Amino acid sequence: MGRRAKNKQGDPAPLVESNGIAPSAPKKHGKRKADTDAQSKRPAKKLKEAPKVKADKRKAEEPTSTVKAKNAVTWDDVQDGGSGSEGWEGIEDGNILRAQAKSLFDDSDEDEAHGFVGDLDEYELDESDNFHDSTMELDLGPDEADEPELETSKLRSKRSKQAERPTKIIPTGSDASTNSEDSEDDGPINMENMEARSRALDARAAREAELDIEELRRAAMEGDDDEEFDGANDMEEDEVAEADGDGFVLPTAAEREAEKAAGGPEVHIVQQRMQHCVRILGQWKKRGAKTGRKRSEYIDQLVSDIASYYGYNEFLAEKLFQLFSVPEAIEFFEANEVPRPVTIRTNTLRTRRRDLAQALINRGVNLEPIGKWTNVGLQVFESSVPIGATPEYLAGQYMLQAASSFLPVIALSPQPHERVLDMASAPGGKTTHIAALLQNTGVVFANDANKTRVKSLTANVHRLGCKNVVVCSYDGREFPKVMGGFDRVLLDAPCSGTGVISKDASVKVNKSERDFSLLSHLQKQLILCAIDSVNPNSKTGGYVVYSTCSVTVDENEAVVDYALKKRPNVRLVDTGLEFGREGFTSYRGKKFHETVRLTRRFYPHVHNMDGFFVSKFKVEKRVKHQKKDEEEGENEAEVATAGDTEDVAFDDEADKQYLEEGKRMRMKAKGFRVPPKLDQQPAATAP
Ligand SMILES: C[S@@+](CC[C@H](N)C(=O)[O-])C[C@H]1O[C@@H](n2cnc3c(N)ncnc32)[C@H](O)[C@@H]1O
Repeated sequence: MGRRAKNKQGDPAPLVESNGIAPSAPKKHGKRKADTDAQSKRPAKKLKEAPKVKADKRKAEEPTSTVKAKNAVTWDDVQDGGSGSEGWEGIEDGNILRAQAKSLFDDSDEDEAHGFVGDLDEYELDESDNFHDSTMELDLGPDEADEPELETSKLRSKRSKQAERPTKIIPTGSDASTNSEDSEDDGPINMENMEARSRALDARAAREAELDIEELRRAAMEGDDDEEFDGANDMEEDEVAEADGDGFVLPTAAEREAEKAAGGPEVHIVQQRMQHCVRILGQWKKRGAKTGRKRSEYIDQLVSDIASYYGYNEFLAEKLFQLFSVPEAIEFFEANEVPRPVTIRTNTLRTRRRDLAQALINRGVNLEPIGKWTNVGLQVFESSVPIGATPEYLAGQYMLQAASSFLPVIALSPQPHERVLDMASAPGGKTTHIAALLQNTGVVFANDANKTRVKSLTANVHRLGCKNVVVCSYDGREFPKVMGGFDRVLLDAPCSGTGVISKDASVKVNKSERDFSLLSHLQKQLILCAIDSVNPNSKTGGYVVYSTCSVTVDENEAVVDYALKKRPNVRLVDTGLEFGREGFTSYRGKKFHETVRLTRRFYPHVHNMDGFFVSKFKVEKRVKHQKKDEEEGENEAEVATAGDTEDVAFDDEADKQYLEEGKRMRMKAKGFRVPPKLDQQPAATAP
């Protein structure tokens, strides 16, 4: 259990009782909150000059009320920014939104957003471990008492901004339209320009946040990381020493082990040490040599402290830490402690977003369109009714779905009358989205290897009125033998779920090196089958979208790069997504094909959505490309390191073990008695 858990508060008071009935009597038709209250509920615009909150910023910023809705507002009001002096009243409960977010997802189809490893291993979640309840937040600044006011604010200016970020899902800088920005100078705020203003502020905040992070990242990568802590740079050395805490001595590896064996230090010590390490690492060029220690020692200590502070196993803490610069890593870990916004997708087979929004507003749901990048998404800020049990939900007018999981379907862009395969589809968030984009024409084969999950897939397909879906349950690796010739294939692959840690904290502790190795292997097998299931002669399509809700390179760029090497007839194309970071083209000594930059990464701390990865391939005829690719293969060999080659080659013996294990699981699912698990044998060597 993480250090943070030691400081946990009690569970937040639920918005609705477990029987689904609201505790107070806010049953009157929906109202938006009065302006003042709305500020605490609506997206918090990032104000750089806003006073920094030292203690639990999240708690301070969270709304403190149950909902009392009075007069109905209309969707037009919402689109105009949802202003008005009437609305929500009577703020009482400090954790309402977080509690609601949890309860909203608990009773519905939210598990579609999770990575799943089902066929590989059975993971156990210890329900008693609640890593979400944390009352302390890492403060990268020094203690106020030790600092002159000016220096304090300078040092703080670069610390984790998660709590200051807009609570809206963030269209990033690249998504921000110049129009909406211009609108800011168009005179006084009124109902007509409110939404544009609001969007412009969000976009600007997002851009600033992204630029900050980019800046830090670049600085760290160039080794010019002293820039990160400009406040500290202005200080004299002895002042820095003072700010760091006189007499701080970095423990040796042996001391660290001894400390762990003794149960670990108190949380405030861990916190101070993290601050110290982050600061020193941020000034390494200037101060590193004077510490008399190696940079790697500071990194080791920081990773170990991150693991204990946020409750990760050290292996995963390190793996995730390596994806970012030091300050950005802290942002990422912080973001995983905060729930993502509750979002729903309008089922356009049953209703229009405007009508759905109006119906839900009338029930007391406070919502808004997610952003310009989707015309079917709604973000729910609060509700007096359980979002997973409204009449509209039961009538299939919407799907409770994480915003990030819209992205692969947008990238897939299925066209009416096409034949589409959703290779790993349960519980059907994306399948039903595809069916809607096909307007119930063509056909979607919704496959999933897990029969239990297929039940919820089938239920969702029925509830949402999808008439063009055929549900099936094969191991994806059996395609295209089972069936091929698809215009488009979506492979939303089983993954480790490192992008959805805020929803499933068990990921923090239940993933080992072996899991990543097994998953990467399975993903590589599945992606080849997905590619081979596409009809390269498709007149309208010929595409594969590969996505995961994980942020690790092994499960993303490495898989995509593997597919490029193994299937010369495919190439990566633009995903068509307006935002998201470029995929890595090199990572820790490995080089990937340069087109891997066309893939897109999404992060909780940057985009305020689950961590996600999306890539899109165009599949062409094999023969046509074989010659060309043989030539290209030689070029690739030039950029590929020895490590690459090692990574992508399958070891037949290892394959045998994975296939046996898959077979064993399938037999078990069919009710046969099966021999003991093969994973009791020595761990498979990485391919
Ligand atoms: C990330 S989830 C899919 C979520 C789904 N696309 C949605 O949007 O609702 C991954 C799915 O892969 C399935 N799966 C695992 N191994 C598989 C395999 N070998 N073949 C097909 N599906 C598999 C799991 O049962 C799980 O439902």
